[in-house]
Amino acid sequence: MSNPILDVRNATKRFGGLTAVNDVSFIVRRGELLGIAGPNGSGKSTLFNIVSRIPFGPTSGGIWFDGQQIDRMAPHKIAGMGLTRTFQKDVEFPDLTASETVGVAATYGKGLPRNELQGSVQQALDLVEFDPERRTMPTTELSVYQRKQLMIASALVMDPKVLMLDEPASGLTRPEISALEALLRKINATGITILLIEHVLSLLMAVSKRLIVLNQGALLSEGDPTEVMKDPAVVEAYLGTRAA
Ligand SMILES: Nc1ncnc2c1ncn2[C@@H]1O[C@H](COP(=O)(O)OP(=O)(O)OP(=O)(O)O)[C@@H](O)[C@H]1O
Repeated sequence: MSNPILDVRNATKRFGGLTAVNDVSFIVRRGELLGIAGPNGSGKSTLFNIVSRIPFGPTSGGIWFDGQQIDRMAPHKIAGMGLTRTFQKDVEFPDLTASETVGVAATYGKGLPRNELQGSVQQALDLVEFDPERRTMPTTELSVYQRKQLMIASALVMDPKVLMLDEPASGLTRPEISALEALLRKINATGITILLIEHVLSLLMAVSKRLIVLNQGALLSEGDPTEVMKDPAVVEAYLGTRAA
């Protein structure tokens, strides 16, 4: 089997007395779609933060991406190597159009020269199936789903090997979640590895090939999604608290 694309070893992040990520180790295989679940405050976003180093790295532990140790590397270098992420809040520049928003990511994230910019931007917008007629509209006039498409396109324009998505389904309607599911499958089928944090369990279970569950900063369970969700520790810690 080839080397993992991402290898997280004993990663810990402390904020004063709070350990948000506690000695977490896992690997991500090339091309897979790994789901990440866990109750609110279990450390999922902090895990993305310390892997991308946006805005901070781990307190201790090592992280390897595509064979290189990245836990002390500058965030823009990590992104340039092909590890990109999205945030829970949509990226939105009120004065820019949809295409210009993705252009910002292409310019600053990938350092693309002007003559290559437009082609890459339109390609990323095509991949997320963004309506061509809305590409010149200001971002403020777009729907929640269209802004999510833009957020994903802004990550894709950086030509990632790994795409880390933090709760992309939040605020979406059922039909929009179905559209997002198809989009994630399509992106993954192009060979891009995806890490997906998601509270919408139906989506997470539908697309994840493997699942990890965090609880109170620690890795609670890992493996086949259906098996993991049957794990009594997961039922108690994750489903139990959500049902409460
Ligand atoms: N910058 C920070 N400073 C201090 N504490 C933080 C910081 N970021 C996160 N935390 C704390 O770390 C813990 C884990 O938070 P995190 O946002 O990673 O959880 P999460 O699993 O992503 O939650 P959610 O599902 O609600 O998004 C929480 O207790 C949170 O309050």
